[in-house]
Amino acid sequence: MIAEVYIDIPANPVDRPFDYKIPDEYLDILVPGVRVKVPFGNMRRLGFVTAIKDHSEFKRLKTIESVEDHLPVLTPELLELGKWLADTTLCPTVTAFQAMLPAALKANYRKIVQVEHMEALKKNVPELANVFGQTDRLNWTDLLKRHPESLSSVNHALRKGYLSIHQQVRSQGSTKKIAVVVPGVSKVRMLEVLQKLDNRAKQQKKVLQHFINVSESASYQPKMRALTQAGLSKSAILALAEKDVLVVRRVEQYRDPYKQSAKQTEPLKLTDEQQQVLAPVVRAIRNREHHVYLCHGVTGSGKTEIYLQSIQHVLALQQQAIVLVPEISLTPQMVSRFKGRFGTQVAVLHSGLSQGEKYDEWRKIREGKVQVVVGARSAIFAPFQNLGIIIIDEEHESSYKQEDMPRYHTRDVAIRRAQKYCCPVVLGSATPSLESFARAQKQVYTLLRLKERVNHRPLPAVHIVDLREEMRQGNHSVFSRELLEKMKDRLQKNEQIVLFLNRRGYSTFVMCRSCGTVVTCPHCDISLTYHRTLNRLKCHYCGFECSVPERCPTCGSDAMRFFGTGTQKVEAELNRLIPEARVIRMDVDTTRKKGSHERLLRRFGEQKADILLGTQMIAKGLDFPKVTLVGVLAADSLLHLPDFRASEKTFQLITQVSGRAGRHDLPGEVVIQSYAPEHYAVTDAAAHNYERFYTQEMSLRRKWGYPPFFYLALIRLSHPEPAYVAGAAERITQILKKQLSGSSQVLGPVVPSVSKIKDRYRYQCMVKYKREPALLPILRQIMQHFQESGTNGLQVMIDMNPLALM
Ligand SMILES: Nc1ncnc2c1ncn2[C@@H]1O[C@H](COP(=O)(O)OP(=O)(O)OP(=O)(O)O)[C@@H](O)[C@H]1O
Ligand SMILES: [Zn+2]
Ligand SMILES: [Zn+2]
Repeated sequence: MIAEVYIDIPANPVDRPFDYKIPDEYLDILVPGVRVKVPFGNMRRLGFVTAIKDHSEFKRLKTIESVEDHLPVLTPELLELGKWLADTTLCPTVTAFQAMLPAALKANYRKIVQVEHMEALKKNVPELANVFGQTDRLNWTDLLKRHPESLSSVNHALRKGYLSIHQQVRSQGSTKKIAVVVPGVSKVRMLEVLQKLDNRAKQQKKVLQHFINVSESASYQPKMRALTQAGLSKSAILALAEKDVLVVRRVEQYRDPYKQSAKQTEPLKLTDEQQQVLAPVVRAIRNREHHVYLCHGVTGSGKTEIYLQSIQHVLALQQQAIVLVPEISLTPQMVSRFKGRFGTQVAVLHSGLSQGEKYDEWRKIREGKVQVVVGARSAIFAPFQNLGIIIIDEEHESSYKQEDMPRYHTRDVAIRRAQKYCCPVVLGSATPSLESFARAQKQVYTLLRLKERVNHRPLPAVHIVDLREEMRQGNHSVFSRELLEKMKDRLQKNEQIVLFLNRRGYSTFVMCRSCGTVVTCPHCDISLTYHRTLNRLKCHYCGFECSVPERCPTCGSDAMRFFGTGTQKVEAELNRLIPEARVIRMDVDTTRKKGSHERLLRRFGEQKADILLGTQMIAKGLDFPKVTLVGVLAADSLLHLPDFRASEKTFQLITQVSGRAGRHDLPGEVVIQSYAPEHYAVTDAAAHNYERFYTQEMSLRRKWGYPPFFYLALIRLSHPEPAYVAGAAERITQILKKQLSGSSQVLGPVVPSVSKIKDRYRYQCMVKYKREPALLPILRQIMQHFQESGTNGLQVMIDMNPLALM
């Protein structure tokens, strides 16, 4: 029998299946979806079996060396999905396969240098023979790290054949084992041993006494760690194990990062509005109908309860559910709402978990031990085989688009999978993306609405403050007088405040006051950001770091000043203006450590602080009863980004942040500070008027020919030589113009707003189209033709439906 295998080298020339012979002993276990180790060229690689057949058109086939999985890591449905992803996003098939698996299953390749002729090596390259010493094989990376000077003699020895190089593959994915201790003999026998023990063996006696006292039930199986923590000696335990009185066993354990059990919750009695939204979804679940619902519900309208109750119907039918939540709203608060309802049936997948933890959660899904997964973007690939619903919360979030290969949008993958399983997709948001809302208007999706907050709680009253006017009045603080006054008022009433500062466009940079020079990265076209904790400047693209220059690199003046407002600066100002306020600052700096995000939120929830000050990461999902005031410090900092979605993002952000106020009994208030208070994104958000914003924004998108009226495809090139990349960009633009139909537009080539990253110059062109069936094949050809290998080659990046245009 023959297996078709995709080799895990993500490159276009090998993006096809290769035939291998299946050894007899593997005939039973080798099925599509398992990973195999195969010889490839002069290497050993891991590959994915995609099909099995009885003959091949090729004559001399190599043989599969080993099979890595007992249970296929990819189900037939996921194999098919992977090929579809590769086709539609223009990436190598194996890249798509890998994207669907936890990182722990990525193969680990090690290069080994093997001595073939020790005698010859000793005679001709003695210094190298010394490096090897007693062994005849060394790890390539170790060798070069410890003896960098030996590279040329290694090359020489390789050419002469004294040495050879091998690839070693190790597929990872270790399970975690822990040591537990159980009695090896009966209680009576333990008592006998206890009496016979030498009096000096105090520690052993103590251990035995413990087991005699506690081991009433047969299931007593304490962890070694727990015993030693309780003061028992490990060497004493091991000594008793030596005598077979105790047995130390290693048992497999799932790492469970959310083991603190959530409080069990019962389904709430739905409001009339909630019931009307839930009913059609439940009908689709029962009738096994594929359908996409867009649930547009204002903040605090109880969307999550609807998700929970639809899942309950899915579980009753022995089916499974995927719930996607943006990474930043995947807080313990969010997770516990699902765990509280469905307990151990829930697996959680997000980037905060270690590789091992993620792998364990994934295995629970693969092995059918859980029925619900709650996770960020990549959880859409959860290997369930009987899906009953896919829910995408905050569907407008840009983090649902993956920016690396495969450049997919989670919504598209969700719809593709749901079509296969004939099940509904529910997209939920208080601020749907224009794309989704437009599809709902055209009845491609079904619109479901929640116009009111639960229990008729009012949406918060919103005040817009004109920052230009504040300036004119001589107030140069980041706080307007109105916001400051309201903050003081809340502090007096013992209520809580959330302050939001947009990080994008508001990081701190260093500028010369005399000539206006901004300190930029020498490798990238971007200004360096000042980090106060390190007192250094840093590039957010390539990681370049330097100290703050004392003199201007252009004019030599010493008037170098910091500009912009970071969260640290706002915190300092808060301390000055309201010294009695207790502030929690949440930004990339304070949440770097694992678990710190949760810790800070918990402290705020326990009212150990009055003010939560943060960036994007506090905009969503938070539900704290005591929060009655939300301040948006600079609402329009996003408006000026060179991005046609700038208004949409501004509207979404203001709406979401405002939604954190007054979600419970106490009414909420919002203060929005802005330099463009008359902009419709600001005024419509303040008026809670999504439809008006939608209409206005759609008319502009139509006028300029942007999505959702047109589709976009972005082609971006980079190369160390500016002239070279410009030439290639020009040729590609010409090819596209010639080959595409007249109804499409080819824009460019242009230099993007960030013109250089890591010493590579960038160029891009864009295709705007409505219907262009030939586009994907043409782009694939361009990619194959222009993409060069190596670090100095031309890189071609293609993004169908790009979100980031910079
Ligand atoms: N039927 C109900 N009866 C009583 N309380 C409810 C009901 N449904 C939801 N709630 C409560 O109302 C609050 C808001 O609900 P939820 O967080 O689900 O809203 P949401 O629409 O997801 O909000 P957002 O989009 O702002 O995150 C929660 O505290 C929730 O427990
Ligand atoms: Zn840089
Ligand atoms: Zn200067």
